[in-house]
Amino acid sequence: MTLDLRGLTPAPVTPFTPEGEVDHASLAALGSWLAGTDGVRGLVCLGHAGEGTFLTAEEQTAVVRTLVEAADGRVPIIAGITGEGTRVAALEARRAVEAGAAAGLLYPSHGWLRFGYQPGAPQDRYRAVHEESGLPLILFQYPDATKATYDLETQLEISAQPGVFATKNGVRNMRRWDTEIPVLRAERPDLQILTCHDEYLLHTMFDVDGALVGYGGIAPEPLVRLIEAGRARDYALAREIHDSLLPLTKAVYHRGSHMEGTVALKIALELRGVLPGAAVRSPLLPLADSARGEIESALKHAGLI
Ligand SMILES: N[C@@H](CC=O)C(=O)O
Repeated sequence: MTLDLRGLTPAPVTPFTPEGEVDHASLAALGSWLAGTDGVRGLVCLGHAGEGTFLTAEEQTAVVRTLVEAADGRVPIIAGITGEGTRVAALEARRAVEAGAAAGLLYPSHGWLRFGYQPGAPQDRYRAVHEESGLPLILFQYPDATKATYDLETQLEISAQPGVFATKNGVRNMRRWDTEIPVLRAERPDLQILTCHDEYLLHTMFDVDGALVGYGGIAPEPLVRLIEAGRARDYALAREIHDSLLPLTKAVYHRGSHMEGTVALKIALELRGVLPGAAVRSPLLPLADSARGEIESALKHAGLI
């Protein structure tokens, strides 16, 4: 299968039963719905929205298998690879390959968030994980406000390495975005550039090939249209779609932290009738009682319920 993520790649949540186990039946229903939505190019599991780091290795593998089966060849399943050490991440990638993943979204080593990294370490992490698993990889650009963000040179070097075919950019610094995206485009013309700025998608929509976002797991239909409008440089249409989604964007992503967004995604899916419940796993906590009403009226405003 050719890995072409030009369009929408949702990162679906991982549903849990009320007892806290992975709810594979609901995951399969969610995966099948998303895979069958026009314009969806792939599904990314085990990322932030998928609570991937909250799952055991066995649960992670089972999630990949369930989604591969549910997608039934319609779209590739891409696994978030989050292991802290490079060897641990490479083993995780190998397990994902065995479970049927077609690509990996390789996260920075999370210690880097606090301590930063040695020059060359990100390049080495991408090289080793690809060499040891054979998995095609997506570069994950973290926010500028973290110490795990990659400077332009590092992004250029990683994206020149074998196996790296796309970048998911969440830099959240428009000066860097406007400076670095044109250089990546010019220097790496085959690199697929995907935004992950869930909370202000419009602002990045005109420079990208697509979006790889948790948001896509609850509102794939308008997001596909928003990406198409951006690629057509139709600002008026993009603005209209953005405005219809803005209350939902606020209800899901303009909360105290991005972590609360995952809880909100599950509530939205329950309200849309896609999931039977919105259980999350610790360290996530339920949202305030008012959240459900806010999400419901935002979904109505967007015409999604
Ligand atoms: N959209 C978020 C969370 C997704 O992985 C990000 O920017 O990292």
